[in-house]
Amino acid sequence: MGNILQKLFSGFSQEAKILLVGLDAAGKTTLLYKLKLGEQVTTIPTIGFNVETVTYKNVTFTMWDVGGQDRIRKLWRYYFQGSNAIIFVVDSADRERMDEAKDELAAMLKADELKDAALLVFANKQDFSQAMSTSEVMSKLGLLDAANHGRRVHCQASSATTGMGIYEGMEWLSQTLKK
Ligand SMILES: Nc1nc2c(ncn2[C@@H]2O[C@H](COP(=O)(O)OP(=O)(O)OP(=O)(O)O)[C@@H](O)[C@H]2O)c(=O)[nH]1
Ligand SMILES: [Mg+2]
Repeated sequence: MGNILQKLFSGFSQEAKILLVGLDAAGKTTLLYKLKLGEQVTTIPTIGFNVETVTYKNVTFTMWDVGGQDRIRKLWRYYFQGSNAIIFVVDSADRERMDEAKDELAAMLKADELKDAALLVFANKQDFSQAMSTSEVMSKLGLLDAANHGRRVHCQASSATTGMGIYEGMEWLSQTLKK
């Protein structure tokens, strides 16, 4: 009986731990607070982390936004354990650092703790005219490779400042994690 009730209940609400990472200045903190507060906040580079819960379509996401500066990226791994999904944010206008983003992502995806985690990539800063398209970002980050290895992967065009694409990304995440 308890089991049935539990199953019924989990059909209505669910919790997920989300790891929000990416290179410095990609827009992680801006995205987190756009989701949480519905407004654009002024950010400073994150040293350490921010954590917020956001409920979307009956899924309560606990989102860990970890600083992306080079010298503190080695701390990401302390947040891996128990993550149901990774949100990897890239600055789509920063062509010079796509290789660096690719390497950081590839290194992270090797971690055993993240082997079942879904991967949502926000191809962020689409409001810049020079921003790369999602298909370009996907190929530059080697996302087809990750998908070919059986990972649930999705790339969503976004602008964390205007809010464009953010809910579409969360929609994919909530549908994917409910399965
Ligand atoms: N034009 C534009 N600017 C953005 C967008 N997203 C973030 N920014 C700006 O980019 C800068 C860095 O954003 P943050 O959210 O602090 O970046 P972060 O990824 O949290 O950086 P770290 O904390 O250092 O890892 C800020 O000036 C933001 O306003 C976007 O979609 N478009
Ligand atoms: Mg930040």
